[in-house]
Amino acid sequence: MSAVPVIDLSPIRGTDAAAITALGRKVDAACREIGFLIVEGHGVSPDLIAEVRRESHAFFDLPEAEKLAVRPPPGTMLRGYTPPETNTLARSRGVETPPDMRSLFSMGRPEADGTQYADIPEARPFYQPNLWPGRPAGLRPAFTAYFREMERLSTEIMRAFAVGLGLPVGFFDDKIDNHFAALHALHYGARTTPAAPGQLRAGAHSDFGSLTILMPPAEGGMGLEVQRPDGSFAPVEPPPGAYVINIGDLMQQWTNERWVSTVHRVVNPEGEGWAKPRLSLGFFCHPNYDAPVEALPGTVPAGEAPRHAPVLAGVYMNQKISAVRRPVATS
Ligand SMILES: O=C(O)CCC(=O)C(=O)O
Ligand SMILES: [Fe+2]
Repeated sequence: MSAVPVIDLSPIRGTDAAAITALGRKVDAACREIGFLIVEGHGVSPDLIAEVRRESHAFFDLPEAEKLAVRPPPGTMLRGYTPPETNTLARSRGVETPPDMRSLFSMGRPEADGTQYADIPEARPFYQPNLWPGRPAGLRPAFTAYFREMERLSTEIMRAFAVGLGLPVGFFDDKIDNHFAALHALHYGARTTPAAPGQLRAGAHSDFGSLTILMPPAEGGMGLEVQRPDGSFAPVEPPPGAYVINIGDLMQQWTNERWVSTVHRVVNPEGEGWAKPRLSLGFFCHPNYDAPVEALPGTVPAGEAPRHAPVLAGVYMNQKISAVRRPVATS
């Protein structure tokens, strides 16, 4: 049994006002209690998901030197190849562990060409052009089509969020129309050598942005765990074909902590589980770089101060992403 509620998103694409209000209520309850939901009725084609998985595997199976050719140059973030064991998610919470046992292939908005936010130097690394390897040839079209679907789905989920928060349905639309979302194919490689003590496939962390849309590995949840309020971890076990959605820190701040950005991790397999790679697809929604994130109307009780100072979405993200990538301290 999964600790995460299952929600049918399809009403948000219809005109039944009562069904949309009911959806908003369910979303609000899930985001308050656990910050995670399992979403069905998302409308993404299973064939497209299978194609993106196939192309991702073909990329990760390339020789390392070929993958390294699309390592992002300095001044470019959230693009191309991130080699195994170079990021440490636990550090985003100030916890030092060995690096996560995964590698990434990442893309951002197809429109990004380095001209967006030209007047904000710190924003530019997030709006650089994508980096595409010479092969597999099908990677770019499959990822681009999937990215468009994720933009559609994330806009719909943000609308359900607005309804759940008692705001006008389009409240977030103009805060995400110049977003710097990243699509990451997350590859947890097969392994014959043991993990280091304390080393996980993905260390415990909360996500940083507004919302994450995760297509778990084809085999099922396989190791994704969410932290319960008592500190223990529960496995997330979505039915095949469903997305796992969770909110990130920026949404927690936007809602003045009415909603929780829950800590989660990917634990290591046992025994023969190491023989196979694990591949998940994560679409990480980051609002517009300059979207002001401050307590939303109606979230601060009368007589109380907001729990967080206002922050620009991109400034917060920049800090968190840099912490995860910080080189290991040498003494
Ligand atoms: O691969 C997964 O199942 C989850 C990974 C994750 O939580 C993350 O990359 O933020
Ligand atoms: Fe995460």
